[in-house]
Amino acid sequence: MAEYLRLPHSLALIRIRNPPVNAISPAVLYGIKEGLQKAVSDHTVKAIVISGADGKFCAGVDIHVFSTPWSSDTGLGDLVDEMQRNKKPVVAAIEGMALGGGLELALGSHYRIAHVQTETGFPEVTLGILPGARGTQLLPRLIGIPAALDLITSGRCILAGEAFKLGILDKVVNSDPLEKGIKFARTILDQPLECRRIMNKTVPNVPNMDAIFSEVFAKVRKQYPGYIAPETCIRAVQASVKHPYEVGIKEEKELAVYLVESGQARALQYAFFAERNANKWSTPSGVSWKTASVRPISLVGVLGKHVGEFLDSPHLHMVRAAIYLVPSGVKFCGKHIAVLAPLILIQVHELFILCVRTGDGNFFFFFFVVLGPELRTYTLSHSTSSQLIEMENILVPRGWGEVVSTFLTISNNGTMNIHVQVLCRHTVFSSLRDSIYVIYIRNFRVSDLAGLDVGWKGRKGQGLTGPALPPGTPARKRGNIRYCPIPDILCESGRFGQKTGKGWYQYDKPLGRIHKPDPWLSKFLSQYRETYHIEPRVISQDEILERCLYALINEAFRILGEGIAASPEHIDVIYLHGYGWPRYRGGPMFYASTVGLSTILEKLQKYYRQNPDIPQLEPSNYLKKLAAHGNPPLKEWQRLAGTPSSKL
Ligand SMILES: CCC/C=C/C(=O)SCCNC(=O)CCNC(=O)[C@H](O)C(C)(C)COP(=O)([O-])OP(=O)([O-])OC[C@H]1O[C@@H](n2cnc3c(N)ncnc32)[C@H](O)[C@@H]1OP(=O)([O-])[O-]
Repeated sequence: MAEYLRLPHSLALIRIRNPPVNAISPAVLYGIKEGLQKAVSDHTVKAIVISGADGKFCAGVDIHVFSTPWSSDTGLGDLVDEMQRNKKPVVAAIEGMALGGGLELALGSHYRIAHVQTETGFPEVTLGILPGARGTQLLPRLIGIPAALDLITSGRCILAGEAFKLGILDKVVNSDPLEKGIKFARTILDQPLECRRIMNKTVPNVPNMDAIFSEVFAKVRKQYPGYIAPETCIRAVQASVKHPYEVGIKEEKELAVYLVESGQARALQYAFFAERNANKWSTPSGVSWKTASVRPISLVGVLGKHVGEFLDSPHLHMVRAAIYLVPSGVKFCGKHIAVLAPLILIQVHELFILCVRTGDGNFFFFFFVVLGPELRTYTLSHSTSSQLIEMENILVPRGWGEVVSTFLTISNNGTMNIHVQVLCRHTVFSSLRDSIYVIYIRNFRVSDLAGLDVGWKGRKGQGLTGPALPPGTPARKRGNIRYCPIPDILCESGRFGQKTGKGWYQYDKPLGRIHKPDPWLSKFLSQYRETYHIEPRVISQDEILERCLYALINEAFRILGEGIAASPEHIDVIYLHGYGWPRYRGGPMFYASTVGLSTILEKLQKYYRQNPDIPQLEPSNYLKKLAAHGNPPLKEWQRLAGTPSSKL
């Protein structure tokens, strides 16, 4: 809702109140409109101040409403125009944040005064939509095309100081912006408003406008491959240059509706809430992220080549350092490796996952943190490419390390031959229609980076290959289960990956980073097929997608059914942050819900019938239970299939 207050000195105050972040719901919108009408019809009111309760101006439109019919026409844009056209001056007194629709409300105001700590921006693009309540038409008029394009296509939020320099804010204050706003409003009661209406301005002209747009199109295509929102945002901004305001806002609306109704918007908004829900974990004993206290760690073992670069040596390092635990979401300098707090509080040998995202939007290694009094080893991820790292924290039970580290491997084992095919048909792969394939291809790169001999050693230890393998074991079977010996053969040929200059790919030199497909592999595969009498066949794109992905999804259902993961959202967040799953596809569980559970079940049944020696293709009981309900929404899964006893 929004409160209306009559203030002394001919002023009225409209205050948005919708905890926790004063998001714009239908009730809030109605409240602001009603307040505006009251102020207009009260002839004793000469100016209006708009603010947000509890130190937060407004975090934008309530994201929940984008899955309701209201989203196709919120009426927020009309309200923004109504504010601009208002005959009485409107002053936005901004504190905390003015994001998305919140910033659009501020742009609809004639003056904007903000506290120095305020964050402003248009994060819509990260939710798969665009600032569709006049944002794409007003911001370019106010700050020019290059700066507007930057903010709208990146979704980045900026502090008040930068917003002031860009011309978004009129004043930045160190004290209560409401107090300052009220004071200021008293000084502008009779000032003309024409020049304060952004809609009346023309977009500042720059000589090379076409080149600027072409460059930004190329940049976002490279930076956000597969995402439709960034390019659509550019088109909307282009409309502000091409058309007068009244036409531009119509084009903005059409583009906004196209995005709101897209599957990508649904996936990205799902990811937004999934991340927040995943961080709310707690153990059956009541420990949660919130109740965990922060404690320093003094001894850390760091594994990994990238960490090596950071520490000057490519191998294992024991680092004595003061390492401070930080709350989730806090940005911290890459030099301070941080570990999640709760792992200290819970009993020994608990395993956790660190999901790490670099500040520049790249996903980098996440690994497991193992803690125990004897085993003082932490495997940490580290990105050398960024100074800022954000972390997600997810609770997983003891033993999960094994499960997760083999999560992909498990699903890969069943589909290794297919993966190798995909790798050899690199050109085909790059034309495949879905970038989810990327994570499979990335697997080969990651294996090369980690060293193929690592897995080889593990398999030798398990007696799957090497001297412990009983004589007479068929090369492609272990018991009744199909086995793919190709990675072992690669290792036997000295192809350990990047460190030896060849693995799944060939590299410019040992330890080199420049990779390219290796004709050796194709030749080797032909010989391999001949040796084992494998009839070559064309594997369709659909089959590749289904066998790779559905095996993985099947495994995720098994994990859910065993109570190892707390919810489907947890699994998705792990994939988004750990495996580089394309965010606009939501995560494997969300993806499954969009494909349809019965479709996935049928396909798995088909592939399992054809390949009974690949257990990963045998549909899990949990999937079967759920599919019996048709295609229930993801939120209903655990209620319908029953919540297994938690292993957390
Ligand atoms: C025509 C359309 C044009 C306009 C489009 C828009 O405006 S699109 C919108 C453009 N705006 C954005 O994209 C802003 C998105 N939001 C953010 O970036 C951050 O939440 C933050 C910076 C506002 C606060 O960060 P923080 O680390 O301090 O806190 P936190 O992140 O944990 O959130 C606290 C709680 O608030 C909830 N919640 C938050 N925002 C919204 C929302 N808009 N809606 C609903 N809920 C929202 C959040 O789910 C959580 O709820 P929970 O779990 O407690 O039940």
